[in-house]
Amino acid sequence: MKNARHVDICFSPALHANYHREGNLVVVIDLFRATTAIITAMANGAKSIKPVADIESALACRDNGFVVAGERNGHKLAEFDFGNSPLEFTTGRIQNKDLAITTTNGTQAFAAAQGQEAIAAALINYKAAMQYIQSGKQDVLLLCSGWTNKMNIEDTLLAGKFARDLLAEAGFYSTSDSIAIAEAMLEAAGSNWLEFILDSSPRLKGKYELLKDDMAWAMRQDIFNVVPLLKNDRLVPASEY
Ligand SMILES: O=C(O)[C@H](CS(=O)(=O)O)OP(=O)(O)O
Repeated sequence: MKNARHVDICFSPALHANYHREGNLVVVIDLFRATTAIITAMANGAKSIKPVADIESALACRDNGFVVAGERNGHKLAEFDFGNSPLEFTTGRIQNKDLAITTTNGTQAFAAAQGQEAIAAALINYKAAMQYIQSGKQDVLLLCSGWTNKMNIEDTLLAGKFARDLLAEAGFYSTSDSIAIAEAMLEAAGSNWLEFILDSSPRLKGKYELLKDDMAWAMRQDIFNVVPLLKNDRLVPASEY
Protein backbone atom coordinates (compact mmCIF):
# COMPACT_ATOMS: atom_id res chain seq x y z
CA MET A 1 0.00 0.00 0.00
CA LYS A 2 1.63 3.19 -1.16
CA ASN A 3 2.50 5.55 1.70
CA ALA A 4 0.52 3.49 4.20
CA ARG A 5 2.37 2.45 7.34
CA HIS A 6 2.58 -1.17 8.40
CA VAL A 7 1.87 -1.97 12.04
CA ASP A 8 3.12 -5.15 13.67
CA ILE A 9 3.54 -6.68 17.10
CA CYS A 10 6.56 -8.71 18.17
CA PHE A 11 5.80 -10.65 21.34
CA SER A 12 9.37 -11.15 22.54
CA PRO A 13 12.82 -9.60 22.05
CA ALA A 14 13.99 -13.06 20.94
CA LEU A 15 11.73 -12.82 17.87
CA HIS A 16 12.75 -9.30 16.96
CA ALA A 17 14.90 -10.15 13.93
CA ASN A 18 11.88 -11.85 12.31
CA TYR A 19 9.74 -8.72 12.62
CA HIS A 20 12.29 -6.03 11.85
CA ARG A 21 11.62 -3.82 8.80
CA GLU A 22 14.27 -1.40 7.61
CA GLY A 23 13.69 2.07 9.05
CA ASN A 24 10.77 1.06 11.27
CA LEU A 25 9.95 2.83 14.52
CA VAL A 26 10.28 0.44 17.46
CA VAL A 27 7.86 1.06 20.32
CA VAL A 28 9.26 -0.78 23.33
CA ILE A 29 6.59 -1.94 25.78
CA ASP A 30 7.15 -3.30 29.30
CA LEU A 31 4.08 -2.46 31.32
CA PHE A 32 5.33 -4.36 34.43
CA ARG A 33 7.61 -2.58 34.93
CA ALA A 34 10.61 -1.34 32.95
CA THR A 35 9.02 1.16 30.54
CA THR A 36 6.64 2.35 33.26
CA ALA A 37 9.68 2.93 35.52
CA ILE A 38 11.73 4.60 32.76
CA ILE A 39 8.91 6.99 31.83
CA THR A 40 8.34 7.86 35.51
CA ALA A 41 12.06 8.54 36.02
CA MET A 42 12.19 10.77 32.96
CA ALA A 43 8.99 12.61 33.88
CA ASN A 44 10.51 13.26 37.30
CA GLY A 45 13.58 14.86 35.79
CA ALA A 46 16.15 12.18 34.90
CA LYS A 47 18.53 13.78 32.38
CA SER A 48 19.14 10.58 30.44
CA ILE A 49 18.50 6.86 30.90
CA LYS A 50 20.80 4.17 29.58
CA PRO A 51 19.18 0.73 29.28
CA VAL A 52 21.85 -1.91 29.83
CA ALA A 53 21.32 -5.62 29.25
CA ASP A 54 23.74 -7.04 31.83
CA ILE A 55 24.41 -6.40 35.50
CA GLU A 56 28.18 -5.84 35.35
CA SER A 57 27.96 -3.24 32.57
CA ALA A 58 25.22 -1.38 34.46
CA LEU A 59 27.28 -1.24 37.66
CA ALA A 60 30.33 -0.10 35.69
CA CYS A 61 28.36 3.00 34.56
CA ARG A 62 28.81 4.35 38.10
CA ASP A 63 32.40 5.17 37.20
CA ASN A 64 31.04 7.56 34.57
CA GLY A 65 28.75 9.41 36.99
CA PHE A 66 25.54 7.43 36.55
CA VAL A 67 23.18 6.38 39.31
CA VAL A 68 22.25 2.76 38.72
CA ALA A 69 19.05 0.71 38.84
CA GLY A 70 19.17 -3.07 38.81
CA GLU A 71 16.49 -5.75 39.08
CA ARG A 72 16.18 -9.45 38.38
CA ASN A 73 12.98 -11.46 38.78
CA GLY A 74 11.22 -8.60 40.49
CA HIS A 75 13.88 -7.96 43.15
CA LYS A 76 16.25 -5.04 43.52
CA LEU A 77 19.87 -6.09 43.17
CA ALA A 78 22.39 -5.49 45.95
CA GLU A 79 24.84 -2.64 45.28
CA PHE A 80 22.34 -0.77 43.07
CA ASP A 81 20.80 2.60 44.00
CA PHE A 82 17.34 1.65 42.68
CA GLY A 83 15.37 -1.43 41.74
CA ASN A 84 12.69 -1.41 39.02
CA SER A 85 9.82 0.15 40.95
CA PRO A 86 8.54 3.32 39.26
CA LEU A 87 7.67 4.63 42.71
CA GLU A 88 11.36 4.78 43.66
CA PHE A 89 12.11 7.34 40.95
CA THR A 90 10.95 10.42 42.82
CA THR A 91 12.02 13.91 41.79
CA GLY A 92 14.17 14.17 44.90
CA ARG A 93 16.16 11.08 43.95
CA ILE A 94 16.35 11.28 40.17
CA GLN A 95 16.17 14.91 39.02
CA ASN A 96 19.14 15.93 36.85
CA LYS A 97 20.71 12.49 37.17
CA ASP A 98 21.95 10.18 34.43
CA LEU A 99 20.50 6.74 35.14
CA ALA A 100 21.75 3.35 33.93
CA ILE A 101 19.16 0.59 34.31
CA THR A 102 19.20 -3.19 33.85
CA THR A 103 16.06 -5.31 34.26
CA THR A 104 14.97 -8.87 33.56
CA ASN A 105 13.14 -8.19 30.31
CA GLY A 106 12.73 -4.53 29.38
CA THR A 107 16.36 -3.69 28.90
CA GLN A 108 16.75 -6.79 26.70
CA ALA A 109 14.09 -5.31 24.41
CA PHE A 110 16.03 -2.05 24.17
CA ALA A 111 19.15 -4.07 23.34
CA ALA A 112 17.22 -5.64 20.43
CA ALA A 113 16.16 -2.15 19.28
CA GLN A 114 19.69 -0.70 19.44
CA GLY A 115 20.58 1.34 16.35
CA GLN A 116 16.93 1.89 15.37
CA GLU A 117 14.54 4.70 16.17
CA ALA A 118 12.98 3.48 19.41
CA ILE A 119 10.74 4.94 22.09
CA ALA A 120 9.53 3.73 25.50
CA ALA A 121 5.76 3.32 25.87
CA ALA A 122 3.40 2.36 28.68
CA LEU A 123 -0.11 3.29 29.75
CA ILE A 124 1.16 6.24 31.78
CA ASN A 125 2.34 7.99 28.57
CA TYR A 126 -0.11 6.30 26.17
CA LYS A 127 -1.49 9.42 24.47
CA ALA A 128 1.94 11.02 24.14
CA ALA A 129 3.41 7.84 22.65
CA MET A 130 0.46 7.60 20.22
CA GLN A 131 1.06 11.20 19.14
CA TYR A 132 4.75 10.49 18.63
CA ILE A 133 3.91 7.46 16.47
CA GLN A 134 1.28 9.35 14.49
CA SER A 135 3.68 12.22 13.78
CA GLY A 136 6.08 9.94 11.83
CA LYS A 137 6.00 8.24 8.46
CA GLN A 138 7.71 4.92 9.21
CA ASP A 139 6.32 1.45 9.70
CA VAL A 140 5.64 0.71 13.36
CA LEU A 141 6.85 -2.29 15.34
CA LEU A 142 5.32 -2.69 18.80
CA LEU A 143 8.01 -4.67 20.63
CA CYS A 144 6.81 -6.44 23.76
CA SER A 145 9.48 -7.13 26.35
CA GLY A 146 7.63 -10.28 27.39
CA TRP A 147 9.08 -12.43 30.13
CA THR A 148 12.46 -14.18 29.75
CA ASN A 149 12.09 -14.16 25.97
CA LYS A 150 8.56 -15.60 26.15
CA MET A 151 5.26 -13.92 25.44
CA ASN A 152 3.38 -12.28 28.33
CA ILE A 153 -0.16 -11.10 28.83
CA GLU A 154 0.32 -7.55 30.05
CA ASP A 155 2.55 -6.38 27.19
CA THR A 156 0.29 -8.14 24.67
CA LEU A 157 -2.70 -6.16 25.98
CA LEU A 158 -0.93 -2.84 25.68
CA ALA A 159 0.48 -3.65 22.24
CA GLY A 160 -3.04 -4.68 21.19
CA LYS A 161 -4.41 -1.35 22.36
CA PHE A 162 -1.81 0.63 20.37
CA ALA A 163 -2.41 -1.55 17.31
CA ARG A 164 -6.19 -1.28 17.50
CA ASP A 165 -6.09 2.51 17.87
CA LEU A 166 -3.54 2.97 15.06
CA LEU A 167 -5.34 0.63 12.67
CA ALA A 168 -8.59 2.50 13.25
CA GLU A 169 -6.97 5.44 11.49
CA ALA A 170 -6.44 5.96 7.77
CA GLY A 171 -2.80 5.47 6.78
CA PHE A 172 -2.06 2.36 8.86
CA TYR A 173 -2.45 -1.29 7.84
CA SER A 174 -1.23 -4.70 8.90
CA THR A 175 -0.70 -8.13 7.39
CA SER A 176 0.33 -9.78 10.65
CA ASP A 177 -1.38 -12.52 12.65
CA SER A 178 0.09 -10.93 15.81
CA ILE A 179 -2.50 -8.17 15.57
CA ALA A 180 -5.43 -10.59 15.63
CA ILE A 181 -3.95 -12.44 18.63
CA ALA A 182 -3.40 -9.26 20.63
CA GLU A 183 -6.77 -7.74 19.71
CA ALA A 184 -8.59 -10.94 20.73
CA MET A 185 -6.89 -10.76 24.11
CA LEU A 186 -7.74 -7.08 24.43
CA GLU A 187 -11.38 -7.88 23.73
CA ALA A 188 -11.36 -10.69 26.30
CA ALA A 189 -9.80 -8.45 28.97
CA GLY A 190 -12.60 -5.87 28.83
CA SER A 191 -12.15 -2.75 30.94
CA ASN A 192 -10.48 -4.26 34.02
CA TRP A 193 -7.04 -5.22 32.80
CA LEU A 194 -5.57 -5.87 36.22
CA GLU A 195 -8.31 -8.32 37.17
CA PHE A 196 -7.92 -10.10 33.82
CA ILE A 197 -4.13 -10.22 34.13
CA LEU A 198 -4.20 -11.63 37.66
CA ASP A 199 -6.88 -14.18 36.74
CA SER A 200 -4.89 -15.29 33.68
CA SER A 201 -1.28 -15.24 34.84
CA PRO A 202 -0.09 -17.47 37.70
CA ARG A 203 3.30 -15.75 37.32
CA LEU A 204 1.89 -12.31 38.12
CA LYS A 205 -0.64 -13.55 40.66
CA GLY A 206 2.32 -14.97 42.58
CA LYS A 207 4.05 -11.59 42.44
CA TYR A 208 1.01 -9.54 43.36
CA GLU A 209 2.00 -8.84 46.98
CA LEU A 210 5.45 -7.74 45.88
CA LEU A 211 4.29 -5.62 42.94
CA LYS A 212 0.77 -4.46 43.78
CA ASP A 213 1.59 -0.76 44.26
CA ASP A 214 3.62 -0.72 41.06
CA MET A 215 0.87 -2.55 39.17
CA ALA A 216 -1.67 0.05 40.31
CA TRP A 217 0.71 2.81 39.16
CA ALA A 218 1.24 1.12 35.81
CA MET A 219 -2.54 0.97 35.23
CA ARG A 220 -2.92 4.75 35.36
CA GLN A 221 -3.33 6.20 31.87
CA ASP A 222 -1.89 9.44 30.47
CA ILE A 223 -0.41 10.90 33.61
CA PHE A 224 2.79 11.95 31.79
CA ASN A 225 3.45 13.45 28.39
CA VAL A 226 7.10 12.53 28.16
CA VAL A 227 8.28 10.12 25.44
CA PRO A 228 11.73 8.62 26.07
CA LEU A 229 13.56 8.34 22.72
CA LEU A 230 16.66 6.21 22.17
CA LYS A 231 19.53 8.38 20.91
CA ASN A 232 22.71 6.35 20.50
CA ASP A 233 22.65 4.22 23.64
CA ARG A 234 20.59 6.54 25.87
CA LEU A 235 16.96 7.47 26.25
CA VAL A 236 16.34 11.20 26.28
CA PRO A 237 13.04 13.10 26.20
CA ALA A 238 11.68 13.43 22.64
CA SER A 239 9.89 16.77 22.53
CA GLU A 240 6.84 17.15 24.76
CA TYR A 241 3.68 15.57 23.35
O1 LIG B 1 10.67 -6.60 37.93
C1 LIG B 1 10.04 -6.51 36.91
O2 LIG B 1 9.18 -5.66 36.77
C2 LIG B 1 10.30 -7.46 35.74
C3 LIG B 1 10.75 -8.79 36.19
S1 LIG B 1 9.48 -9.82 36.62
O3 LIG B 1 8.54 -9.92 35.48
O4 LIG B 1 8.83 -9.25 37.81
O5 LIG B 1 10.11 -11.11 36.91
O6 LIG B 1 11.32 -6.94 34.91
P1 LIG B 1 10.98 -6.15 33.58
O7 LIG B 1 12.26 -6.04 32.82
O8 LIG B 1 10.47 -4.82 33.96
O9 LIG B 1 9.95 -6.96 32.85
